[in-house]
Amino acid sequence: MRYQISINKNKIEGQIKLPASKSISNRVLIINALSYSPYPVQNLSNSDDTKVLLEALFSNQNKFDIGHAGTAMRFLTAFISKIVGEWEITGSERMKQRPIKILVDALNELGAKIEYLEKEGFPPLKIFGSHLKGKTIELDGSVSSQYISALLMLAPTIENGLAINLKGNITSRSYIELTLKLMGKFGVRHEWKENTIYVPEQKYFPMDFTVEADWSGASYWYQMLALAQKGDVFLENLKLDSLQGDANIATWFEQFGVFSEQKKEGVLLKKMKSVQPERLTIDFIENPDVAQTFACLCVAKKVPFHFSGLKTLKIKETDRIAALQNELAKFGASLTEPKHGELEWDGQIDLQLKEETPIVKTYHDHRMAMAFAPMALSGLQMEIDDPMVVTKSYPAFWEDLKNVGFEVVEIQS
Ligand SMILES: O=C(O)C1=C[C@@H](OP(=O)(O)O)[C@@H](O)[C@H](O)C1
Ligand SMILES: C=C(OP(=O)(O)O)C(=O)O
Repeated sequence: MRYQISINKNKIEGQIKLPASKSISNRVLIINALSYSPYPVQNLSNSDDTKVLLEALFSNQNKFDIGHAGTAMRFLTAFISKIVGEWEITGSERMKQRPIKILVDALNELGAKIEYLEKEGFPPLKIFGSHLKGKTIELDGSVSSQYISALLMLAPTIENGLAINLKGNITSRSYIELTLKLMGKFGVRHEWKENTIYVPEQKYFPMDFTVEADWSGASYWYQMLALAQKGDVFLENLKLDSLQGDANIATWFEQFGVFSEQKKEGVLLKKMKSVQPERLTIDFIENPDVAQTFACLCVAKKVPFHFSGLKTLKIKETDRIAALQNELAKFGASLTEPKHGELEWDGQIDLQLKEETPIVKTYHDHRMAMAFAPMALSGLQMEIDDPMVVTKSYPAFWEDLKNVGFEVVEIQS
């Protein structure tokens, strides 16, 4: 199935109930489980990634399939490694290609017994729940911060706590900070000195918690206003002063004339002026999930760019570097990868490459669908293949688009 996307106006207005952050939801679910909390999480995300974790935590099975959810895979592996019993965790075909060795090695060093059921270093895993004993471990911080977050959340509940000495160029640090801030809200102290994070053994204090709206999901609304000639959109429950690293984008979008104002119930985005940078240079090391948003925005606006900090994009839902190159080529843009983890575009549209109505492949990646669809505001025609991928993080995405005037027409392929 495909969706044909179009919009015949260049003003967008509306009030959007964004999904809750799946990153926060999945952390609070784990923290609640570790602290036997009696409080249900308020405004929990309704994304697939949160649903699979919730189901696993409340299931009476010992085998879990967490689908495409990276956080669920990594957080659950750490969580159940110290719960007595025999467990199996698997995921989608893509999940079986997403590395987990760094986390498994670290847990095994602490006393866990985790084995690979298929390929060494990758899910599915067999886990024999064991008593874990803390010490100082060394961990490569350049592959995925999710391994570090998974260990940190477990750390206060391990005998002697845990010290993680991070090696390499730390990626997605903002997500490590998110984990530590949330742990702090539940009463857990830590020390982060140079490259070592130390969490002593201590108790979480259960409490009532409400999840904020998702900033990565908000990025598509910023993108839409950047592409529209005028308009304003109110994003409910969003906070400029947020726990999430992606809140950075509020400032980045000012170069595209989109300004943000904190109101009591959310953030009001306004297209204030028709401006755009001559060339855009961004390092996405802290914000990997919004790289696709900016790549599509720049191509639609014909803004040349140089993006760095993208190394980890190759091991996400799909190889996002290759996916962007393949699909943006259909709009006439040839993106190059000057160095590992970089993307560059000279701002030229090659009419030989450009297709009349490109069919955008989504490669099981929600962000491919959500980053490309707003390009319709620049008058670009397209069809989005397998559009329901959006349920990974933002189930109501298409409904929300229709509510601000997009035409979303189903086509059977
Ligand atoms: O901890 C988290 O909630 C996340 C961390 C990031 O992953 P990496 O640390 O693998 O870059 C991010 O891309 C992902 O969507 C969510
Ligand atoms: C990379 C993502 O998710 P995860 O790694 O948790 O599957 C994402 O949502 O963009």
